[in-house]
Amino acid sequence: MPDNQPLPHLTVVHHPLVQHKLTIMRDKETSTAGFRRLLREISLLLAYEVTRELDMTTTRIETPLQPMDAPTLDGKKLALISILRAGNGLLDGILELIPAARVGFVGLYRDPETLQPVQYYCKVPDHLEERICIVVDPMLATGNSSVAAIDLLKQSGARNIRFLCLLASPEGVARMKEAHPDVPIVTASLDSHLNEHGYIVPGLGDAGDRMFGTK
Ligand SMILES: O=P(O)(O)OC[C@H]1O[C@H](OP(=O)(O)OP(=O)(O)O)[C@H](O)[C@@H]1O
Ligand SMILES: O=c1cc[nH]c(=O)[nH]1
Ligand SMILES: [Mg+2]
Repeated sequence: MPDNQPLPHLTVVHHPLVQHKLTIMRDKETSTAGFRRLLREISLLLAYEVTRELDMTTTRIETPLQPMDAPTLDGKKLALISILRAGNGLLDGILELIPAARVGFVGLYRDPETLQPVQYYCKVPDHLEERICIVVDPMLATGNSSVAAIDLLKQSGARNIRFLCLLASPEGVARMKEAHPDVPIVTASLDSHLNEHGYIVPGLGDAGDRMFGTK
């Protein structure tokens, strides 16, 4: 896709490095430490895609040879919003790439019976209406958590939002399209379906548990 085209509703990043790392993450034999390291590495590659059409401007600089109007990111400030806990596995790497970004957290866990998100925390930067918000969470399963987090951001004024995840289900993508058709999704894989417990199949299990070694 040309760099300055608007992101479509769904982008699946088929890059070989992403797919290779994702396969190792899916493997149940991969250790907690390995899983965390790979998630950080993939986050850098996915960040490249989710930011590919940010507005650019130029800044006058002098190279050792001559003056130059050189490209820089335009003024719109970025906010990275992590859906706790597992979102932090994507957040850390992206923050290294975009260290000036503001950071917000939405704490949600999914009730295992109802599959509805339960909110326990919310702290987001001011003036979200002026910012591009990149919401990060490795898993888009039913879509209930991402829809709830984006509802909260919109209530706080956010208008320009995109969602970055590692795995998406067809059900989650459809739910997001229905609730937030203005929010493009970037993911490393669109998996097959959800199982009866709302887990993505083939998936990688519970991302938070695999990141932190909990059960
Ligand atoms: O699309 P959904 O059906 O809502 O499921 C996805 C959510 O489930 C996981 O979080 P979880 O509830 O396990 O919390 P955790 O990050 O604390 O482990 C995941 O990180 C998403 O936030
Ligand atoms: O497959 C899934 C679904 C929800 N949350 C996860 O961590 N994994
Ligand atoms: Mg979890």
